[in-house]
Amino acid sequence: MRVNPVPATPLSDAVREIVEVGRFLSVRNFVPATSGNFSRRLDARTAAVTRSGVDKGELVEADVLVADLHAPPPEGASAETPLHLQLYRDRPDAHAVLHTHSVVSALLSNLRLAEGELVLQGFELLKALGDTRTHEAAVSIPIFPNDQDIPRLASKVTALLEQRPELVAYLIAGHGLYTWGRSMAEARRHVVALEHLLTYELEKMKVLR
Ligand SMILES: CSC[C@@H](O)[C@@H](O)C(=O)COP(=O)(O)O
Ligand SMILES: [Zn+2]
Repeated sequence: MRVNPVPATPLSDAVREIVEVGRFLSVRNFVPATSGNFSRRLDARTAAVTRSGVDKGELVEADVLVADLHAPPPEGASAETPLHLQLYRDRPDAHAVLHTHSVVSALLSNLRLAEGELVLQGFELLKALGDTRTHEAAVSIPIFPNDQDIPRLASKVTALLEQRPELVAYLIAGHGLYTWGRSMAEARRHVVALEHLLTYELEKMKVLR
């Protein structure tokens, strides 16, 4: 069987997309302080990833580093680079990965950690996620306990992704959201849609309490 090669993206395009998405997410308060990190696949073996410890709303070209998907992260790259590289290895159709730290993602993931996942259902905005076609779909967002050992967390995520090809995102409790897409535009759409969907869930909890 013929396998389609992964199309290559020039580094300059990846840098522009990463800088732009950083500004977009920062003005919406999704990446406070120096939180969050972003990446863009370049080809089958490499991805561009943000530098660690910088304000993601003020990224410049030098804050984007090139990582080999099968090697240790480059010096200075995001502390969470293993979570990005793992996604590109596990999901050949993932071309962009976005990690955000919004209030609602940190709070709701803490409140619902014991359930291990959030199941989103009944909302029209679900159709902004992946190939979801109806508000009646049940979209699961797994919740992992937070862990400062990022390679250990990455191996837990890999184990789950292997069994759950339909996933488009996961939460880390008290920490934030990871989502990805077949393009930067799709990954960004997922962040925005999920922010609203998580807010609906949090508001529902208040009303039903
Ligand atoms: C500023 S606290 C957030 C960090 O600990 C981390 O979770 C994060 O999202 C950003 O880390 P970074 O190494 O800058 O990519
Ligand atoms: Zn983080």
